[in-house]
Amino acid sequence: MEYVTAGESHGPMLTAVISGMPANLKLDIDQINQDMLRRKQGYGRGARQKIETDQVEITAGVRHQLTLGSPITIQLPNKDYAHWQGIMSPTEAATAANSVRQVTKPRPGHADLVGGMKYQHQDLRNVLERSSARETAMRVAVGSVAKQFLKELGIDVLGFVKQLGPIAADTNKLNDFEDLAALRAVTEKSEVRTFDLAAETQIKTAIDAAKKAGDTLGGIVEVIATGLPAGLGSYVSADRKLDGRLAQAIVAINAFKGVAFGDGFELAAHPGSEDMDEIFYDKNKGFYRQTDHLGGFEGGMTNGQPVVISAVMKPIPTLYKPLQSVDIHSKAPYKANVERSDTTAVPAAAVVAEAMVAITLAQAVLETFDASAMGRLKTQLADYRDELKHY
Ligand SMILES: Cc1cc2nc3c(=O)[nH]c(=O)nc-3n(C[C@H](O)[C@H](O)[C@H](O)COP(=O)(O)O)c2cc1C
Ligand SMILES: C=C(O[C@@H]1CC(C(=O)O)=C[C@@H](OP(=O)(O)O)[C@H]1O)C(=O)O
Repeated sequence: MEYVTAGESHGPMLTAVISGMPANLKLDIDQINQDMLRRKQGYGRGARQKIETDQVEITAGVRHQLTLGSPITIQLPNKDYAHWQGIMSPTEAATAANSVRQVTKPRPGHADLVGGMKYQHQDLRNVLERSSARETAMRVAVGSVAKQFLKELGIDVLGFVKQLGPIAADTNKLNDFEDLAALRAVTEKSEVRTFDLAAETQIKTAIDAAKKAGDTLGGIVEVIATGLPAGLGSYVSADRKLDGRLAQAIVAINAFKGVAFGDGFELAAHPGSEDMDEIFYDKNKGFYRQTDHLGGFEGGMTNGQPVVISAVMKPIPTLYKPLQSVDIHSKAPYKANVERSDTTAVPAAAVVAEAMVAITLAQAVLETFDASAMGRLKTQLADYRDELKHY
């Protein structure tokens, strides 16, 4: 399965094209729109989210709620385009007023300066419109399709917030949840998408303080995937290592700077005797582990344990107390342009990370089994699971 997205943040619409989804997958558009809403929400988001409704339309590849096996297109109109038509029209010629409104003061932490240099743009709006995280809306739509596919195969994926700014949730509380459904029931109710309700109150206070100071916050998200068979991905070639591909998918989210599996950077401090997941065998369930320090991966392959990924998002780079920059035309020092902005988007980013994990896992499943039709794929996967049990 492959996908491509197109669209500028304030252009007419965003589009995604997905190819390689099997035929006869039931696609629920309400479910996609529910995920779109989840990404839109979160304490600390800016005014843009009040303008957008983020309801998608499916325009190809699906008939009577079932995929056809042909490319699927998903479209999302930007409601804000109505206010930006003069500046962003794909067809009307630029006017004198447009040149007055050019963006010439690159914002540190954004693609503005390097993107202008690389693509020879003199108006940095030509960079920021596409480098904006508005594009992640389409990745969530594609991820929602991937999640519906995975769900039919008994694979569940959930993203949530582990830390926001200086406030870390108590990860011991994660042990209180029996499964992802129980965890989801709590994180979905949280305005900052966390499982620790005591931390939620402190996080909201920290966001309020950052906003008041004209500052921004980053954080750490976690994504867990359960129900995966052992053996997705491969150790035989670097590009087939699924943990490597997941790391790429996560760090490709705007503002993500690091990724870790299982106990992650904590692994460094422990001796090997504490970090490996020892192997046990039971006649009924086959080989199994009692721990998941390695986050579900050995040799670039899923090992049957839950996949556990945490990732760090830097603070939002646009500050209401703007940072030092230089005008690209006059070369004079200036304060960077202030674009309307979020104070934090970590809760939204947890939904984007969930989508990226779902897309990458769906791709791995579709590369492993016959991807033409859901019926055959399900049979093959059931046979494979059975074979593993009797290995
Ligand atoms: C969901 C989401 C929302 C974001 N919202 C903003 C925002 O409102 N303002 C901003 O300056 N950056 C925002 N960002 C981050 C920028 O898009 C990102 O830092 C920038 O494009 C540069 O890319 P890089 O940080 O990956 O190097 C957001 C990121 C995500 C994932
Ligand atoms: C539009 C979205 O996020 C945007 C991401 C973003 C950025 O620089 O990444 C900057 C802001 O853009 P705007 O000036 O249009 O408000 C955010 O609102 C969205 O998530 O839907």
